[in-house]
Amino acid sequence: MSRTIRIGTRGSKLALAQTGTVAKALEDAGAEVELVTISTPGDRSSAPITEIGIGVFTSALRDALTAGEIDVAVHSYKDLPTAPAPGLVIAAVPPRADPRDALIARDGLTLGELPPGSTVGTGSPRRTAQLRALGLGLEIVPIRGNIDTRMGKVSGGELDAVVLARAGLARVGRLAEITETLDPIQLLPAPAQGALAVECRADDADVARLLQSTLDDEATRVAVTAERAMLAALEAGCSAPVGALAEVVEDLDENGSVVERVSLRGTAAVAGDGEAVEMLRASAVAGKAEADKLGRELAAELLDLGAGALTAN
Ligand SMILES: NCc1[nH]cc(CCC(=O)O)c1CC(=O)O
Repeated sequence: MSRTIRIGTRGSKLALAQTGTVAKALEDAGAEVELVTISTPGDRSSAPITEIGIGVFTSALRDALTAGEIDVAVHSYKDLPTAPAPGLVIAAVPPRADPRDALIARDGLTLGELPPGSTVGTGSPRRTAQLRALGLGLEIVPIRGNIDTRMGKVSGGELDAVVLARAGLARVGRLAEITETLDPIQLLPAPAQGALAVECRADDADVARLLQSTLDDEATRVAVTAERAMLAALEAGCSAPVGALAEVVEDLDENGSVVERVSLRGTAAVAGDGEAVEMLRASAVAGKAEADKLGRELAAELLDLGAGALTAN
């Protein structure tokens, strides 16, 4: 392709790292690329994400894409609203980073070693609900800010620990400070956590083809499809207390041949007695081509269990 591809990115260290990997892959494929930094209301406001509304980090990039100011937008997939954006397509879903959450605690402590009453910072209703449901007596403190700001609350002695996505820490080179990678049984990640969505205009066939052939990973796309179908069917957004994790697994069919299937676990928080939080859980497996249906069916199961009344924190 002879034109220069303009890739839009937010200005945070995390966003620049994410966009950098996409730019590099396109350059390695022989494309000429240019980075365009776009500031979003999510970057400018310090209010809790749950108050600013959905799509705070992604809609400014989408607007620039629709307006033709950029040709490609790179999003953290978990921050994208589930509603489709008219005129835009997610042309590639690159291989996923580790989707798990991680604990960064003082003195190298793990979750189980934090004494009751310890302060754990997170701005995520999903992490808050699951941490409370563990019944460890932790005090959850709402925080916001970029990765460096959040990590600084532990190194500065303001909090005993924070919980962040392992993928984000990997991208900004701070994996060494993790004191425990949390098992999805304790803390199920957000739908699409660790994955990127690489978006372009639906009528830009050249760029769509280039993105798809250079960056797309089928197993990640299948997993994310199942997770986000579940989220959408719960009518919940990226700040809902909902976790989902899918994996493509090898299985044997009735003739003993190896087939790839998709396995999905989901959880949703509902209010329990008094202050308590209860996590509803469900899991199921289906053929890879049924990822979307699997997500919707798991959501229906969670709704049957009572997930209609999702609690905010
Ligand atoms: N909502 C913030 C956000 N969006 C994407 C990531 C990084 C992880 C990812 O790419 O999924 C983070 C930080 C975090 O949750 O710790």
